[in-house]
Amino acid sequence: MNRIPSSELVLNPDNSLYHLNLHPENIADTILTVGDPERVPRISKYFDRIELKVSKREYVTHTGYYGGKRLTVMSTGMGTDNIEVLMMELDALVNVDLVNRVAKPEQRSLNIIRVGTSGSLQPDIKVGDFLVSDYAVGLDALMFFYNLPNSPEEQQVAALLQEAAELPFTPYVVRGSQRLLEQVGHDMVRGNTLTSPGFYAPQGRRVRASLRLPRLIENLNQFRFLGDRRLTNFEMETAGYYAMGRILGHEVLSVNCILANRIENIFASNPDELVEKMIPIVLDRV
Ligand SMILES: O=P(O)(O)O[C@H]1O[C@H](CO)[C@@H](O)[C@H]1O
Ligand SMILES: O=c1cc[nH]c(=O)[nH]1
Repeated sequence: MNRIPSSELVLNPDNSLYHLNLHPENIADTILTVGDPERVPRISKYFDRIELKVSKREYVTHTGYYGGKRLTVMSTGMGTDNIEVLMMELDALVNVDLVNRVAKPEQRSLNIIRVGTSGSLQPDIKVGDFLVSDYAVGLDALMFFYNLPNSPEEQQVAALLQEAAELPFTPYVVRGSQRLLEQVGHDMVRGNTLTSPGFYAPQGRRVRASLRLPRLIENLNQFRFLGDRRLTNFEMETAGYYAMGRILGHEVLSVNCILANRIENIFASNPDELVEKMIPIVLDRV
């Protein structure tokens, strides 16, 4: 079996993973992820017992028990570049023999649920709604570096969207875990999420800099695919999760608390309160 060099999979002097600072025994099979490091204690405060707290850079990890079930909650910071590091290192924790530096013969699959925030692209999806992402569309460049297995439908949607939204690149389209979607999001708004490589121009926001794609929001709002499916919301990580989950063999779902309505030009005045309502709902279902 091929030995993975120490320059490719980097460990700290205590043999923890380079960025996450974690050992294999530190994580549960079900992991809730959040962007904001301050959201980690807002979730783990519901745990009956916390067995581990570790942090490095934007990666803050708490592992503990909720209703008898072992759970990990981790922060990632913003953007799919952070999700690539997270997913590769989580996968290494469960699927690489870190002592002998070889892939384990049996692959383990994690359940990873993003508990995030998002901006709606449709007038009927309101601030305060909870939305689960069925398909995700990546507007970032991460998948130019991996071989993402795509269905013919996903490839077709990517090509149609490139044309309809006048994008100077081909986006990637990838579906999330249907099992987790039913388990966690059965009564939430079912949406299709755009993952942008930024909060401002890549989500059509204009402050001082002029936009290269001034019709972005209008084009995305009107796009229909695979029957009458719509694009519903903007955020900055989901497509990276879904793509890396598919590549590495993990189940991934993105749950979004809607904080903005970009068609009605509204942003929540109480974002923390809205997110707070979503946390126990997700915890009870994972
Ligand atoms: O609230 P989180 O989980 O960070 O998610 C959203 O909020 C951030 C932008 O404000 C981006 O990370 C976006 O994806
Ligand atoms: O509009 C929004 C709100 C939250 N997060 C985003 O990325 N965009």
